[in-house]
Amino acid sequence: MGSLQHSQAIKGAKVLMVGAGGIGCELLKTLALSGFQDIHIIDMDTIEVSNLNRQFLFRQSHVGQSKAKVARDAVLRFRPHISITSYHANVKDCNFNVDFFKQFNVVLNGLDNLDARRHVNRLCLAAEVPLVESGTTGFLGQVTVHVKGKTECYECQPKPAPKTYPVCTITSTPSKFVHCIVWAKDLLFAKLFGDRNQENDLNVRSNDAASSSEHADDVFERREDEDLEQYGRRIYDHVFGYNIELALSNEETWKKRNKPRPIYSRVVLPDRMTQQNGNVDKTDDLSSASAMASLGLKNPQDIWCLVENTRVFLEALKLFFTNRKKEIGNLSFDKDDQLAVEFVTAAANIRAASFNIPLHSLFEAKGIAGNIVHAVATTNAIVAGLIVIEAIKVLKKGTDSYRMTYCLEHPSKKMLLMPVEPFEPNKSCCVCSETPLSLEINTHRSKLRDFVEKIVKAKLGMNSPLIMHGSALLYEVGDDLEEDMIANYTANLEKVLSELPSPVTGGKMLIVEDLQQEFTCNIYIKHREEFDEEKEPDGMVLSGWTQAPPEKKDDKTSIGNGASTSKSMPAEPVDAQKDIEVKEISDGTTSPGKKRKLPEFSECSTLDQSSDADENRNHQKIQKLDDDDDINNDNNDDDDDLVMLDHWDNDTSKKQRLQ
Ligand SMILES: Nc1ncnc2c1ncn2[C@@H]1O[C@H](COP(=O)(O)OP(=O)(O)OP(=O)(O)O)[C@@H](O)[C@H]1O
Ligand SMILES: [Zn+2]
Repeated sequence: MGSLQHSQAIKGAKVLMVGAGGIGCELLKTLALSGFQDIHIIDMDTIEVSNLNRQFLFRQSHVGQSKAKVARDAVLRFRPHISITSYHANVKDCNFNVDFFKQFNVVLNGLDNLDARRHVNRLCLAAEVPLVESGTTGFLGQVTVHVKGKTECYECQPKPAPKTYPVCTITSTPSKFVHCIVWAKDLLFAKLFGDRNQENDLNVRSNDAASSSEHADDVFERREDEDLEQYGRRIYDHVFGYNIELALSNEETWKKRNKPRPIYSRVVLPDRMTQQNGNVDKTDDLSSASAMASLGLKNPQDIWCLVENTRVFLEALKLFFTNRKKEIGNLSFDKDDQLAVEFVTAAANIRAASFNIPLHSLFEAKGIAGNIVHAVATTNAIVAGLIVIEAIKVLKKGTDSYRMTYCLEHPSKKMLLMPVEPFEPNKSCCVCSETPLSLEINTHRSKLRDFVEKIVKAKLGMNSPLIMHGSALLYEVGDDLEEDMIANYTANLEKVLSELPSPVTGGKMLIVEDLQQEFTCNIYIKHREEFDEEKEPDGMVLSGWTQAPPEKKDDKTSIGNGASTSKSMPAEPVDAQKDIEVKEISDGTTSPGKKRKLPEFSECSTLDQSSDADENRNHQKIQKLDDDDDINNDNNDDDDDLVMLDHWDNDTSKKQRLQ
């Protein structure tokens, strides 16, 4: 990197970094030490205690401050003469428009969610600024380069669907602890503390529809003046006792499975013991925020017995209602919310006990519920270094030397870092080419609102959409809209497509546009009468859109990642392994035509897609496509080689063994 050309490219460059987390902090330091002099960083977050042991630039005293600013200040201490501009903001804010992006020579992503990644991808395409994208999860990582017209864009390849579980497994027949976690987090927690209007399968217990109680939902409402202890016990008995009894009555289900046992609170925790359960001292900060603290349970790595789980369950519920009443109705599970994690751990454990599944500690449960794969600082550092290498190549316009690089957990063909030539843009990508999409939809039944939520926002990732039919504007979002327009659009949202002021029926074309992203899609409408409720739960099917097909299982519920900002299209699909074909590179020679499959980790920064983190820890394997795919094996010893991605001026990558 010492050449004059390098240093000129670096010195003259204006660089935008998005994300100042695990990768971002490393990246900022590496950029500064590599000679970059004009760096801008956007991060929307403030520093939390949980960031401290993962991000080396952050200290206890920084808690609550902007990540971008603290990272900037830390680096300026050892590179005081360079310019670092920090923005404590969401990259999706309208200030960060195409003009803003145009001022940069290259954009470097250190993000952790699909939503933001897609957004940055579109702005980079619109502004014609190269993007270097990255992600890590544990020992795995990847760095990819996206240059408009030259390489594929971030969205050219389908993204893997999130890990999902059949609804009936979650609601009726769990067999793994992760099923209990999904139930506790996405169903019970959501039902008690989240938006009551959201559909929730909590009371789907068995196929025996006749047995479900008509007023099942009322059970979850706290009755007027109901004592919190009594309310907690009523919920407990309903979900762990009564519901299990109902499920048991469906004998067919249990012919080939172990039967669960109903659990009632008074059996586990008799009344006389209740008094020992949680004397909430509201003057004590810790015990009002944590059921564990309130109950004197100290070690998060301990596995609580059924009695302790019952106490935590009742205590956490009480604490939500006493101390966080205002949030009830709006809460969604957050892995950094201690009380939420305690409640979910206890509920999952009680359900696990009922189904004879081994119980887990809070620490383990948190990892599973938050899809946490613990970050490996070295991987972040390697990835940050690779980002800088690619950024320099981009600045030098060395198109032929661009590489997508994968960090692997286990050496494959002696390589821990696997460089791969980038693909050309995918001609059928609706983001970087103008390929129209087609949508099968029942135009007489589906409302414009369904189309906006399920397709435009969730699938196409638009933030500020505008929808046109011919010259008629059907919907738009914006701060400067007049009241009558807003009223019009709101009314349109509630109309079915065929009854809109400009009726949308089969054979028509809709134009959907996001002005901020400068992204336009033409969607050809095909009317279809019926949809399979289980296989096509959206009641509409978009095709030509690059998302990997979902797993071929029936009705499912997904385990979402806390970091995801898109509910219907979780950013962090579980098991982020997408097999892609890559040309194999070995010992500096590209072997055309020799293909293998590589896992892709492009979804995550903490690419922590393995929801059942305890059961499924990233066993990505390279898988050969061709049996006779015999690469240049001139290096046959068994030691693991560390691959140095060096000599990027060549149009091949070179591997150099470290002693
Ligand atoms: N839309 C966005 N705009 C700006 N910054 C974002 C956006 N989405 C994510 N980020 C930032 O990207 C960074 C990702 O870093 P990382 O994956 O290390 O997450 P983290 O929050 O530092 O760690 P963890 O999620 O494991 O607690 C975070 O600092 C996050 O605030
Ligand atoms: Zn594309």
